[in-house]
Amino acid sequence: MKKIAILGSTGSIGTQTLDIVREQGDIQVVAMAAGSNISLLEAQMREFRPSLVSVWDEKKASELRTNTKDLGIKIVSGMEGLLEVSVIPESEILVTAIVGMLGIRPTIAAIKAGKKIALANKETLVTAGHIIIPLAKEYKVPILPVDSEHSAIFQSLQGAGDNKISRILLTASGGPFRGRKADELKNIQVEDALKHPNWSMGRKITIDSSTLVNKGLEVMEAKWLFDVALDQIQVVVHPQSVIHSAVEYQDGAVIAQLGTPDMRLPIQYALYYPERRNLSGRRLDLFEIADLTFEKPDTDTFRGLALAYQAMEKGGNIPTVYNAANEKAVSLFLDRKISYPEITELIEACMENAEFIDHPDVDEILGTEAAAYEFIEKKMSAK
Ligand SMILES: NC(=O)C1=CN([C@@H]2O[C@H](COP(=O)(O)OP(=O)(O)OC[C@H]3O[C@@H](n4cnc5c(N)ncnc54)[C@H](OP(=O)(O)O)[C@@H]3O)[C@@H](O)[C@H]2O)C=CC1
Ligand SMILES: CC(=O)[C@@H](O)[C@H](O)COP(=O)(O)O
Ligand SMILES: [Mn+2]
Repeated sequence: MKKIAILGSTGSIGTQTLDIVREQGDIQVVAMAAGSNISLLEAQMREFRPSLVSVWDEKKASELRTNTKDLGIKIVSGMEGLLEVSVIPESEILVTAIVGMLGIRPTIAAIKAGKKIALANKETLVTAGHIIIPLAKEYKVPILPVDSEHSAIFQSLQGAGDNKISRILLTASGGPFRGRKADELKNIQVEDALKHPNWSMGRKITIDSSTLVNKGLEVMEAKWLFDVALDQIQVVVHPQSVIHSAVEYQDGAVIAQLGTPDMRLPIQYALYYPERRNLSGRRLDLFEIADLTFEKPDTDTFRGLALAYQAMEKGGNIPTVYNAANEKAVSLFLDRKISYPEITELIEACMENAEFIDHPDVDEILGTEAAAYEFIEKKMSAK
């Protein structure tokens, strides 16, 4: 029996991880953590019987304790709860499927406790890659990518031996507004931006895909995971999302991974790596797809990607500023407090106003996040 813990069990990646657990039948979920959806969490507890559960808010945790008294499962809360789930001695793998920089401390704790990391939570690598990657090497802990593009790259690297990567071809759907110009983005509503052309995902990442911030985050994630320079990563807009990404080797060979838009495959690959297992579901039908097309990203319109490159070039804590500003701005947009173009405007303003810190430690990363939030809040109250 493989034993895993899941951060974010009630979300898109979390529930699909549990689909794999159901389908394969030889994984035991020993711990799970969620934010506030205690009714789904209770159903998951009854089905999977973990020994430890964490809920962010203590009031909700207390309600869940009352509702699940009959199960005798330990329920904890807050950051301490997330950390306890991350290092639970029984687990071998931690699936990081929570959203945002909140994942930094639990991921670090899990690495120090020797857990393999099945990493969906890209914001952690974007902001703390310079801490996480060396730490994982020090503790000899693999970071197994779950993000579809990075899983595709990882799969395309298998068996490559000493062949060096020449380039990574990182595919992007282009989002629901591909082909539009800036003046056509002014009146975008939340519902419009939540309609991803190919993937069904959580709300935050769906908005990120629409602004191309997701691709910016993924370029940074690829840089950390595969130890390549920025100019070795080419973003290729591929609206069909069939080629999940590719690696070009020094001899010019391009190896790619293709498939239907189904996150269960990269999740399963991370959980069982290097083994490949059967997986139910629709298979790729190339005759049905017929056309695979490719375009350059429009970074003049979708400033989210251009700003990501600026953040990476500046380095230090600026990728954290980029990410934190985006997290805050997306949440304001989802709450209908700012317009769609203001998401990237706020990211840019935060980057221009940030105090630069080279090699930030965890406290400085979290301090940078707090400063970006404060800057945006001030801007909002001056509106
Ligand atoms: N969805 C996808 O297909 C993909 C996602 N990713 C990445 O994976 C991560 C998860 O995305 P996704 O599954 O879409 O997101 P969702 O919004 O669907 O799920 C987020 C999960 O995190 C939990 N959560 C939120 N806040 C807290 C908190 N304070 N403490 C503990 N748990 C919390 C939520 O709990 P609750 O619902 O109970 O509040 C939920 O279980 C993101 O980093 C995303 O970028 C990467 C590639 C693809
Ligand atoms: C499924 C997945 O990995 C998402 O990150 C997806 O890639 C979003 O698609 P785009 O950002 O390319 O629109
Ligand atoms: Mn992705």
